[in-house]
Parts: sequence; structure tokens; C-alpha cells
Amino acid sequence: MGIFKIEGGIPLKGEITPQGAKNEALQILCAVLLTGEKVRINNIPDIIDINKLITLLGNLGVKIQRNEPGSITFQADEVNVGYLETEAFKKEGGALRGSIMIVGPLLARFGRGYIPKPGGDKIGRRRLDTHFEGFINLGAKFRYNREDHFYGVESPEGGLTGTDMLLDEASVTGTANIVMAAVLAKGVTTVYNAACEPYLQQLCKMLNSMGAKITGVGSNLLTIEGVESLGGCEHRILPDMIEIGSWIGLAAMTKSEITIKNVSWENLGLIPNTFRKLGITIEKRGDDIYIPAHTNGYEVKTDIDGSILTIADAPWPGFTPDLLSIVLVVATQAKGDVLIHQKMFESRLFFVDKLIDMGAKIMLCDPHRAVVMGHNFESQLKATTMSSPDIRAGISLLIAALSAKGTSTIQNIEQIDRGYERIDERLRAIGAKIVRA
Ligand SMILES: CC(=O)N[C@H]1[C@@H](OP(=O)(O)OP(=O)(O)OC[C@H]2O[C@@H](n3ccc(=O)[nH]c3=O)[C@H](O)[C@@H]2O)O[C@H](CO)[C@@H](O)[C@@H]1O
Ligand SMILES: C=C(OP(=O)(O)O)C(=O)O
Repeated sequence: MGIFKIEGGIPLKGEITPQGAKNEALQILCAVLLTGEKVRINNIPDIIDINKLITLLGNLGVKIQRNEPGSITFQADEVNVGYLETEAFKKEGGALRGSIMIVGPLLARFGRGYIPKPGGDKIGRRRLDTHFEGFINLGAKFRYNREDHFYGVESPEGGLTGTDMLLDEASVTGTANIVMAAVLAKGVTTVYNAACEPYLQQLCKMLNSMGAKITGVGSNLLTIEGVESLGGCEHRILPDMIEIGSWIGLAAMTKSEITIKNVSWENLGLIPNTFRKLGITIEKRGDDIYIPAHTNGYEVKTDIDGSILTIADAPWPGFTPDLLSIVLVVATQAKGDVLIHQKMFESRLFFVDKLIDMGAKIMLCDPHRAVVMGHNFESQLKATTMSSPDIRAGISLLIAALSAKGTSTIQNIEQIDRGYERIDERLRAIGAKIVRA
């Protein structure tokens, strides 16, 4: 397992360009299975999770032609669905969360889709019921083998049939999976309580460019008129909003002047304003974000009635749960107190122990809530050795280490590499002292 050694307490300066979005790329790559024609995807991040999914597609028989860096042309004209029943697939398919989204396209186009319990972050219960209830609503037969946690769906004779459905929760990957199954079903499907984050909108736009008929894109009511088949397309992945939020937090906490390039402002939702509530200055400069050096710190804004600021996650257009760990770490050096409420996942806040070891003032109220009492930089965090439990806790600890005085070590950095491309190299380019060992 790799480690990062970080010498903290040094302000950074310069420009950083966000990578293509991991969570969009996972949806988009699965969608290439829906057609036998060529699909060219641009701005694909070079990160562990995405590379694992590309390998999986290759093992399923999808042709992969690498163009310039970040651009790949896929062609799923000779898919080997039999691979789903191999031991190799049982291992490979469970290695990441995003692989669950191969099931919808395979079911729609080849009549069956199987998946072992998918991996991804161990951040609490991660159910798949929404996905499979959706497929069942479209007429699929479902089976689950409890012994090896293997899920399977098969379409009835004559294929899937569109229907009206109300999802039990606005699951992101669940909505993507159901939409990818419904585009090739007979008749009309409506999906209410659909997730509607920008990455799902991107998926729907891509599918429409392949010939699908989806309306309501961007809302929580999608209407999908099934079509016979889909064709090829070219698609560009948006910048990663979670990476953008990570760089905002990094800039504030290390008192650095940073420009984040080409962020696609219209797709950032509440992210900029949520960081502004912590007192961080965020300037819109064209499509860039400019963050001045917060030499005198940043002060938390209370609510209008003076009550303590609460930052909580919610399905889009609410604030994404993937940035709460970063907000939390940034709050440790703010002037003022913040209640962080992680509503979706029950094991995502436990990493605060490590921040407490570094000298942060945090009270973990229960698995979902933590009160952070900011130091206002009056007491710098102390360098330490820590291990990254999940991707976003990992980047939060990295930000803490870059702000702390002295040399810190972060272990288990594969968790960070899962979602952040060449992070050490890119941080060194703006002056960070970080080495991979
Ligand atoms: C590969 C990928 O795209 N992963 C993202 C995706 O995961 P993923 O699609 O797995 O997450 P889901 O949207 O299914 O839900 C995540 C968790 O939130 C809970 N939940 C969900 C919806 C809801 O309305 N209420 C609710 O409480 C679920 O019970 C579940 O425990 O979306 C999550 C929520 O934005 C993000 O954290 C993940 O980074
Ligand atoms: C939780 C995340 O990823 P995954 O769903 O792939 O585990 C994340 O990106 O923060």
C-alpha cells in the first residue's frame, strides 16, 4: 500500500484544472453497452475506479480504442455476456460501486444482467433495492444468491415493458440504471423521484444523442419512450464537481491563492454558496473560480436568527454528501462553529478521530452529526500519521496535512487514487510538498 509524505503549512499558488467527473464517467462508460456502434467519450479521468471499469468492459468484449489522453472510442458490437457467469467476473465486478450500472444496459440489450455485490466506499449501508425494484417494474425476473451476494435479472420473453414507477429514494446510480434499461423497453416509462444531478442529466443527454427519447431531463420526473435500438455518439464528461469543492477547501485551509479552471459554473449547484457560508471568498471569473489567499482566515456566517450554521447533505439540487467531509475539515480552521449533518451515510464521519488527534475541536454527536468549533488559525493542526478510510475522508486528511505544521504521512492512498488523478503531481505543480512513497 502506498503512502503520501506531506510537509504542511506552506501556502500554495497557481492554477489547477479539474479532471473529468468520476461519477459521471461511471454512468457514461456503462452506457456504451447499449449500442453496437462506436461511442467516443472525451475527458475520461485516469483514476483507479474508471480504469477498473474500462478493464471490465474490455473483458466483456467491448473494443477499446485509445485516442488522445482522456479520449477513448468504445464499440460493444461483440459483447460476451457469458463472461458474467465466470469466477473472474465475480471478483472484478465487485471491485467498485459503479459496475452496478452495467446491469441496466445488459438487461435491456441482451436480456440478462448479473452483478456481485458492488464495492466502493465503506461509508455505511449501500442498498441496491431501488435498482432492482426498477428492473422488476419493467418486467424483469430477479434472483439473489445470499451465499455469494450475487444479483441477477433476466427479461421476460418479448423483452422489457415500460411502466410508471415511483422510486423509493432518489438513488443516483439506481436512476441511471433504470433509465438505461427503460430506453430500450417497449412503450413509455415514467420515473418519478428520479435523481437529477448534473451527471444524470449528462447521461440522459448522451442517450438522447444516441436516439433515445427522454424528456424531463434535470427534473425528478423522467419520461422515457422506448426505442428499438440506439446508435453511436460522441460525449464529453463534465469537470468533477467534487474535485472542484476539494480544491476550494484546500485553498482556504492552506491560505492559498488558487484559480480553478473551467469549472462549468452552471453545474455546481449549491457548492460555491455552501463554502461561502464558511466565510470563504469565491469569485466567478468567466468559467473559472478564483480564490484569494485567506491570509486573515475565514468567518462562519450564522443563520439570520443567529443560530449555529448547519451544513447537511440532500439529494440534488441539495448539497452533495461527497463534499461534507471536506466542509468539515475546512470548518476546523474557520472562525465560528458549524454543525455538520451527514444524513445519507452512517459511517462517513468517523474519520474525525484523526482530525481530533491533530488538534481539531470536533464533537461527534452521533454517527451522522458532528459539531466543529473552528480554531480561526489560532492553533495550527499538528502533523501526524494517518490512514485514509474512504475517498473523501482521504482527501480531507490530505488537506488537513497540507495545512498542518510539520511532516504528515497518509497511508492507504489507493483510496485517494480511486478518485483523484495524479493528485501528488498536480499539487506539486502549485507548490505543495508532497511525495509518494
Ligand atoms: C458511483 C456514484 O455515482 N456514487 C455516488 C452515488 O452513489 P449511489 O448511487 O450508490 O448512492 P444513492 O444515491 O443510491 O444513495 C446513497 C445513500 O443515500 C441514501 N439516500 C439516497 C437518496 C435519498 O433520497 N435519500 C437517502 O437517504 C441511500 O439510502 C444510500 O444509503 O450517489 C451518492 C449520493 O449522492 C454519492 O455519495 C456517491 O458518490
Ligand atoms: C462515495 C463515493 O464513491 P463510490 O460511490 O464510488 O463509492 C464518492 O465518490 O465519494
